Amino acid sequence: MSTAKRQVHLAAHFPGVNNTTVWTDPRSESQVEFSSFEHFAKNAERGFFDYLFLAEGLRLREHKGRIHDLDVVGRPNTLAILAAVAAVTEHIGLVGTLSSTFNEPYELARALSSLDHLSNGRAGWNVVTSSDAFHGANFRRGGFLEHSERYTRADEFVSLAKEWWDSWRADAVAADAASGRFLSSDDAIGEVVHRGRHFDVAGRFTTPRSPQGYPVIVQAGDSPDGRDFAAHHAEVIFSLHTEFEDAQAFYADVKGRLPGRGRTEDSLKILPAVGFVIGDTAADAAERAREVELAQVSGQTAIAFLEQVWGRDLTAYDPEGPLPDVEPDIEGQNITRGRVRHVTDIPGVVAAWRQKAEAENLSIRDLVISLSSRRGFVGTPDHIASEIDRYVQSRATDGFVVVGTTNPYGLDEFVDRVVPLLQERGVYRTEYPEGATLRENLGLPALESDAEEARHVG
Ligand SMILES: Cc1cc2nc3c(=O)[nH]c(=O)nc-3n(C[C@H](O)[C@H](O)[C@H](O)COP(=O)(O)O)c2cc1C
Repeated sequence: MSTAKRQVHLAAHFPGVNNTTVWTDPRSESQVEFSSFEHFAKNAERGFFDYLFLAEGLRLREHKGRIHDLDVVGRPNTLAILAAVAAVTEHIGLVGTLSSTFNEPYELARALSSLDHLSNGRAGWNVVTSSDAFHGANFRRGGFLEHSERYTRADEFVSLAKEWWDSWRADAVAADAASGRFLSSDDAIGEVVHRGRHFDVAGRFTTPRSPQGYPVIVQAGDSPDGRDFAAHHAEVIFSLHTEFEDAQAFYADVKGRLPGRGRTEDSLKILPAVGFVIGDTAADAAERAREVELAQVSGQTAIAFLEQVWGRDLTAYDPEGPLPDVEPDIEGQNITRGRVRHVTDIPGVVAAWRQKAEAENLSIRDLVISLSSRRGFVGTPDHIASEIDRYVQSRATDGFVVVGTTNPYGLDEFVDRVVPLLQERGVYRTEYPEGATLRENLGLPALESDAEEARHVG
């Protein structure tokens, strides 16, 4: 068995969708202006990250009928941002979250292939199936797909996109002035004819084969259907499993699904989202973490959080006081729209929270902090580096999608202080391999279609 240390993979999550950004911090800047994306990407590239990651909110969140504006609201289009970032960076991968429920395969496949061209092979697609009719209404596709149907569509969507991406031979363009023929042969570009449950298309792809063949396929979804989809298509999973034993169990579950698909363990990387708070000492870090938590969870945010589960207005309650004594309104569950919450057993959850608050003597705000905090690794740079290393060596993860709390400078300190320690441990790159694609930087195997193409050409 190899004794070589497993290498850590890192991605940089631009804050602002589904995580609590401390936009009130005086160092925080715009989530819209290009300068923010540019700084964020260049810093991550300075830290040799595999990729920059953008989540996507498909509709503005609403709470009690109003736009929820206790967190940042709004962002430019994902693919436009990534294309712009491609022009000011050289090595870092560019991964966007794009829904397979509300997009169309041909357009999205073309857009992603184009990003792969413009970035010299750095594109990635986080395939999400998205949630509900509320999001769908923005696309006039309100609620037309049940959960399992969304995955059927996702599977057909990605399979079809791959057919298009593979339809151009790598040597399709000859540009032969002597013969006056632009294409190398009559069958240089295959026709795709697809009649499926969700899509019925026939035609030819208008974008030549891109440097990676197709973008790295990332997946975020946790259900058994989601995990099966990942085992079939994904090369990276963006997960939320960060507690050590839970992360190990998730890792074993998903990697265990790969042999059934004829895939090896290394063909899928698992990178959970993780926050961090760095301090000069453990006590200093704990103090800073507390400041961050209080900034992330204001009294208003804490009440809004409980209202999502209670399904009713709780503004009469003091966030610094005990949990509401009123019972939840099971019918009122649409109080928040535009955010995925996986609470099915409301009375059970409320009872558990009451018990926890009483046992630990927690106020509403403290309880919400302890439930919602994604502070992740807290400690000295050495502690954080050793924790990251431990997770990766113990097969709890292949690395992390690192989330800062402020924007766009939130990852600077991580790059300055944690990355060098990972390098010293011999578990992290000290430079990007020259001309490497995102798939190569992630240590993923080459595409089968590329291998076939090489056999064909060779
Ligand atoms: C870690 C994680 C991140 C996600 N990020 C997004 C996102 O940025 N945009 C989005 O529309 N859906 C996002 N989703 C929702 C998924 O698309 C999916 O709809 C949802 O998780 C339901 O699938 P599941 O039951 O398999 O988990 C995310 C899900 C997970 C688990």
